[in-house]
Amino acid sequence: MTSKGPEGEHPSVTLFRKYLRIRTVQPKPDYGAAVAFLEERAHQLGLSCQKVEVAPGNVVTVLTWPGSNPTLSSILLNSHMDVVPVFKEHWSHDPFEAFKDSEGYIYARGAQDMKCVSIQYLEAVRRLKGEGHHFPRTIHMTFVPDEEVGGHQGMELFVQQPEFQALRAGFALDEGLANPTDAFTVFYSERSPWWVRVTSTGRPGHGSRFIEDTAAEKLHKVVTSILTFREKERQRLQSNPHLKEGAVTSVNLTKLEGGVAYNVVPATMSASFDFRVAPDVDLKAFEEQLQGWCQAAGEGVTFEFAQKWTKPRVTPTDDSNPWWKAFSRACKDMNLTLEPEIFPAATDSRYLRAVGVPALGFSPMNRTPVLLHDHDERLHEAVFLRGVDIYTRLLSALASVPTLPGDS
Ligand SMILES: CSCC[C@H](NC=O)C(=O)O
Ligand SMILES: [Zn+2]
Ligand SMILES: [Zn+2]
Repeated sequence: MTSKGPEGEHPSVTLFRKYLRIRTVQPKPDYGAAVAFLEERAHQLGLSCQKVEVAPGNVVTVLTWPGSNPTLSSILLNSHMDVVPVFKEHWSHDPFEAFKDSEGYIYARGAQDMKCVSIQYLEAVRRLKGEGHHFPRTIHMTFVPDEEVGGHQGMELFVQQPEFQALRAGFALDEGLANPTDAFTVFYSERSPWWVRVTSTGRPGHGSRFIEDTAAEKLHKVVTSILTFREKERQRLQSNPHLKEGAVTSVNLTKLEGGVAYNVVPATMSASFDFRVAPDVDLKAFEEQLQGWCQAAGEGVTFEFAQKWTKPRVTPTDDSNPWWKAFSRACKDMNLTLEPEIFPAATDSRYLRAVGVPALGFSPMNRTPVLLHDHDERLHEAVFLRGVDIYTRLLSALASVPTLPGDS
């Protein structure tokens, strides 16, 4: 047991709160301060620390605990450093103060997403190292920038670098979501983000006239087709208790643009949609469907992508996957109930899975409402500390997985 700090706070909690106070908030994250914090941790833990600048100002920090058998592939523990913006006026406490209330709830942007996990990895490694363990497999902790805006200047580039190849990752853990029940959710796949902008062009003219073939009426048709599809998917989810959110395709109309004046019929209007395509969907057929909706609306209706993920992957959750076997076995030994699901949004796991690294999304927060990206994002210190215990057991199991066919 680690001794408590001056105010009776567990030092892991103190460290967590320190990390939460670093303003790595989009769109101008202070990555410099976060990287300095991580370098200091590496120094304290006696771990090597590598910095890879994948894009100007965007550094991936890798802390490494070498295993005893360098021929084995490694365990990669990933977390992102950035957090999403806040609406300060809606918070009960300053989101960058990491205020802890009398019950033990820590309020901060990043408390769930996902600075908790970063510190839990570090503290689990600290504990295992302190207890004198030495596992066969190397453990790498990667701390990446840019996830909250898509990872295009972060993990997407990092997986293409020689420094990533040199890690020889055999398996990865990355973020998941809180679970309000006693169970823990674990994510084995993700939906593919498709951000689609539909542009409709038509005849302009005076707002008092019945103009034929306007941009607006054709856009309306596409919007109706897509929102009808949305309703179908919503019903499919609602009517089948076995389906979880990530198993169906969602879409939201998130932007409408166009027009200059009340009395001018515009020649162009556009609608933007955030699709999250379920991993079992035939993406070619789905794109043809989009094309079909646009064509059916009339001439001059086109679409373009702002995001288009086309490599959905599924990490097997049966005993054919030795990593799943070790992960689920360790959870069983701790009496944890797991709920395997498809992540409804996008995380950096998709880049890892796409280059062949099986990954599970797991943020050990049960009995906790899902508050990521929300006002008053918070986590109870006891849940946080239990997470450190959980990772301690998980890492022992994963870093001890015996030689696999892929290892050499
Ligand atoms: C499609 S890139 C954006 C990634 C973002 N990830 C976390 O919220 C998301 O909206 O899912
Ligand atoms: Zn996240
Ligand atoms: Zn997020």
